[in-house]
Amino acid sequence: MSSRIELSGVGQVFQVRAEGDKRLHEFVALDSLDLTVEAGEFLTIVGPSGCGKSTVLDLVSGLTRPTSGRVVVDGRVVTEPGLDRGVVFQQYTLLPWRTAQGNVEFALEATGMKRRDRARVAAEFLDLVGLSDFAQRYPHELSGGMKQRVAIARSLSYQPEVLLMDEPFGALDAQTRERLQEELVQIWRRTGTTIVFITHDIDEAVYLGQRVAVMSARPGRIREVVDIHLDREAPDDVDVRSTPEFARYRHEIWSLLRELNRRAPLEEVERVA
Ligand SMILES: Nc1ncnc2c1ncn2[C@@H]1O[C@H](COP(=O)(O)OP(=O)(O)OP(=O)(O)O)[C@@H](O)[C@H]1O
Repeated sequence: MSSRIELSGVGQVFQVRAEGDKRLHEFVALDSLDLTVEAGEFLTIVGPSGCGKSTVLDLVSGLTRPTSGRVVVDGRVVTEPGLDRGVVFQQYTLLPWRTAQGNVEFALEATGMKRRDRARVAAEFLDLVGLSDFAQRYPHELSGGMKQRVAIARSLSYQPEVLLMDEPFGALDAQTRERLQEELVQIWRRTGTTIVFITHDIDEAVYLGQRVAVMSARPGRIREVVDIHLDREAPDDVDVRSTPEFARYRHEIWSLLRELNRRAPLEEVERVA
């Protein structure tokens, strides 16, 4: 199951207080942002710090509403969060008093699924992320990578049409991160879910995305969308990340980001924010 996502002319303005000034000022986080994600597509988003990546994800998830423009998922304007859209954040958001199995079941309770079915479906999705043997462990008994696997299983368990991921692997060590990236591609192939994935890591963006959207800051807009054509069916022993094509994509996106960072120095973005 998958859905098309369309953001058209999206603007997001926040009211912020500048340093030493009690009055509220308007801060334009996004301005006339247009982006389409096709049903079943895996799109990654990169951009300078503070350019509005999380804001875009919040709008698609329905956690916030845009100041202007429209966010449409599967032909319907997004007005609130819904079970058609799952979200995975960087920080592990598991309930500490529930086991891995219990955490996945908790998400299924919201769907009204019967208790016995919840147990079966939770077990299926823990299996999908390779955690069958850890189903009865509590979050504090799991590694960071395992906790993120539970979070992914939980978000996939109610079979959302769209999976929104905000730097989900940002807190993990490099090896665990690569392994989860590979697993996520497999899961995406199996489920066909539309995935929007935010990252600061250019390699991660190129490895995962069929397209990489590069955002500019102040105001946040889509600067360019780069199509990625990598051999995703390559055998296990082929290191896709070391191929010349991969290096070319990495360099293309690196150059775009470098140019954007030159234009909007980080200190300026953060001072105004
Ligand atoms: N609720 C809010 N109120 C005021 N300003 C906000 C709010 N949410 C976000 N902002 C500002 O909007 C801008 C975009 O924030 P956002 O978190 O979307 O950026 P980002 O690209 O995800 O950042 P990072 O890469 O550093 O995680 C930032 O300048 C931020 O300070």
